[in-house]
Amino acid sequence: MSFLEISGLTKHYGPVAALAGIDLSAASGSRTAIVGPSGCGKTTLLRLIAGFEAPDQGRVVLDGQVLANGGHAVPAHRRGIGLVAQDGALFPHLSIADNIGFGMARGEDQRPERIAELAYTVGLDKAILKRRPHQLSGGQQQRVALARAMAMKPRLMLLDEPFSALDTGLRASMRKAVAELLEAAGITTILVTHDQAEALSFASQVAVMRDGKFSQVGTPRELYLQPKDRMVAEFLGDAIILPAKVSGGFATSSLGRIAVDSKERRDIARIMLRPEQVQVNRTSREGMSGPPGTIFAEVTDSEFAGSMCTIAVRLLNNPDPPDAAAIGNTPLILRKPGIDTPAVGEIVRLTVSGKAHVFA
Ligand SMILES: Nc1ncnc2c1ncn2[C@@H]1O[C@H](COP(=O)(O)OP(=O)(O)OP(=O)(O)O)[C@@H](O)[C@H]1O
Repeated sequence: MSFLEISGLTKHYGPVAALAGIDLSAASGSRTAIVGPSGCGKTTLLRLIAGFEAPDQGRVVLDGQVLANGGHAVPAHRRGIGLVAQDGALFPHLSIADNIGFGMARGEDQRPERIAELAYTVGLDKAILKRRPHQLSGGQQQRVALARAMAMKPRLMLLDEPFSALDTGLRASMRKAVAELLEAAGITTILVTHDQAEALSFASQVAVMRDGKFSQVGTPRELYLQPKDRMVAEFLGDAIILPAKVSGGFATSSLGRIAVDSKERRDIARIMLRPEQVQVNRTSREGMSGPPGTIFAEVTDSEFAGSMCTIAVRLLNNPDPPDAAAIGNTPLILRKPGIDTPAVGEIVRLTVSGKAHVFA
């Protein structure tokens, strides 16, 4: 049995099925990220694990201890679980130092030193320890909430969008620092986030949730490169999805002959590539020659966004797609380094690298 075992968890609010049968296992010390559209049940799941609400049905078992079994539940304060809520939920009447030290014993050895150390770890200046929560920015408050949860040395840490109020640079460095801190302390963690890159980089296990259920659970690479369906694929990033004729480990599609991740499949199927698998080189109408199978396209839209640009292209030579009507004139959306952004009307040569994923 894993450190955390959740099985058959359901929760209704009136007619709304917030959770419709959740199963999840997490190994001791692991990090799991839960992603999904707004309202799919992510916060409800964390609240049930934390013990703020009881499930209608299902079990939550932590380290062999049954925390919830249907309506029978261990109270939240006896679970040894830390929850960092979306809004931080700090105690407004306490100083920042006392907020961080809230769960520490009053007489705990080196209490001030530990508070200062935790504040430092989450990137907070010592000078703010005397302030009250309302004197801090939203991002600073989130970091205090994290430090407070860490101070309690929980068995399980639940993080509900803890980095959402931070700007991009700080968000990435905080994510790394918090991951390292949790790793060093060996604390099993579940992170809820809207940010796909955050989920894929923070966790060793990712669960994509929709309508109160998990659509797919797996490693970040599995979910990104071998998503179960279009919804999972598109939730974790941009995807190029094409009809193709699949046989012997290859697919014939509008992007030519591409290696696929299934040797056994032999049918008409949908294949998926990530945009970064398609290399885009600028050329000209005069330069449109190359070995058979070379794919050329015309840029129909171009958007510069700093380090990368996003372009839409219309394929100019279609090597017999099996289902041309399904492609129609839908442009492909691709990316390339922003420093080399092509203009609308330019001709580009496309080269696919790696394998395409065949959908079931
Ligand atoms: N206390 C409640 N009473 C009634 N309905 C609720 C309650 N809490 C949640 N819901 C409903 O349950 C569903 C799941 O809500 P939940 O907050 O878990 O979603 P979420 O995935 O965390 O959303 P977000 O990403 O927007 O925070 C929603 O339809 C929501 O409106």
